[in-house]
Amino acid sequence: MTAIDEPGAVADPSLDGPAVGVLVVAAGSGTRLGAGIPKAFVSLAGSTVLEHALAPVFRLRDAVQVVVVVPVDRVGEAETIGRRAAGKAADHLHVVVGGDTRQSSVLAGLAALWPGVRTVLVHDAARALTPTEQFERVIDAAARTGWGVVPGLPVTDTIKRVDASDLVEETVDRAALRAVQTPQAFPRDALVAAFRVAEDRLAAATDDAALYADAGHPVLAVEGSEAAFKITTPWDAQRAERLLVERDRGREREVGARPTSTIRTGIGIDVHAFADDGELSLAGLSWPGERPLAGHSDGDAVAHAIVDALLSAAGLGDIGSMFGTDDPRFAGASGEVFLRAAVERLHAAGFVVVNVAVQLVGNRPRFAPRRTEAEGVLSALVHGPVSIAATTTDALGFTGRGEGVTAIATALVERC
Ligand SMILES: Nc1ccn([C@@H]2O[C@H](COP(=O)(O)OP(=O)(O)OP(=O)(O)O)[C@@H](O)[C@H]2O)c(=O)n1
Ligand SMILES: C[C@](O)(CO)[C@H](O)COP(=O)(O)O
Repeated sequence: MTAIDEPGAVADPSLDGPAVGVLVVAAGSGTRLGAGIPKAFVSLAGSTVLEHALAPVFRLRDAVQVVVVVPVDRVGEAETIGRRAAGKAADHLHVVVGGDTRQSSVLAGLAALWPGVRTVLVHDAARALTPTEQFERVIDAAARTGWGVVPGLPVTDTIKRVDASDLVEETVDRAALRAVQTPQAFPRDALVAAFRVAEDRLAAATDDAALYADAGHPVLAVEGSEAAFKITTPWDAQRAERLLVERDRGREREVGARPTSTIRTGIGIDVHAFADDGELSLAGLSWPGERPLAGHSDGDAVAHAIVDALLSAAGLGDIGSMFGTDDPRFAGASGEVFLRAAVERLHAAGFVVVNVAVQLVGNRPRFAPRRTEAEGVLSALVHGPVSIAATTTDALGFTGRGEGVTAIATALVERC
């Protein structure tokens, strides 16, 4: 039995509920974006991709049921994001867990539709800048024709068909081609039936309309929009961020508000207790003769605080979500390993480091004599200036009793 044979996971609160349901599939991992977290949860211009994707859905003329499909470990976060985007329409929003493929995620979404829904729109969260007008256009065309509807754009490049050795066979007439986007609209029952096909056919379909057309139903192409491009690579994310910032600036000019910045600030704190054996690693340096810090890794509180500050600034989670706090691969790993990986991830997400400032709190080691050395090492690792201040707490608290150290870091990053 497939997911769509099962009874709807969500009860229809009223038979007069919305006739249109919008599935927003957001359960992909975003491998090609390389941000290290699922693409829908990456931050663009201060909000997640998912929040940007949901905003136009909740601006639709008529009420719709909205089903958001997310990875299993993101349900709570998606509910928070969804409620924020939905405002007063929050009771029309459902978050469900997706699958390993886009098709299985669509199936999970279909299973959560209210019985009253007659027309279903399937939309990629990755097409986060799709305007509300595109949704309206697709809904109107589906209502007018009763057909499947896909938005698409004429193809602007010359298209060649090549053989298995990349030898050009022919130039394809592009006048009849459309680069197809989402949301795609379908009569609900016919779409559900169209998804009841063999696994290999399901896996081969790159959009929902392909399955729907295979089942013998007509599909109409309507006008798409440039803004509905799919955020797939870091370059796409940068383009989306730029467009969002420009859009916000336009709105701010209209209302006379301050412009949105591409600069982001982040904070990170790390605390480690002193251990008895070994050598101290701190701020990217080895400190022979000083008591080491305890930890699953090398206990470099300064490096770890910087990692958290960088990831928090870029909206990429934190050191625990990136590396796992007890992953055996990182047992004893140096702070440098974490810093290099975090900076790589930052760059992949289109950010550069503007600067990092660290406050170290502890009695030992005496930091001032090696401050310049540590700042040099850490600045090279993060590709931006790092400054470190050190202080004690006048014998107060655990650092004052000499039991360990605390490091607090702030980071400024810029999306470029
Ligand atoms: N198992 C999956 C795979 C994809 N999607 C969604 O389908 C849309 C289109 O997929 P794509 O942009 O290719 O996303 P990813 O699969 O996340 O990207 P990649 O192939 O780079 O990993 C996205 O909104 C994505 O979240 C999904 O819900 N469940
Ligand atoms: C559904 C879709 O957005 C239509 O263009 C697209 O096919 C999904 O993206 P993918 O890269 O093929 O997963």
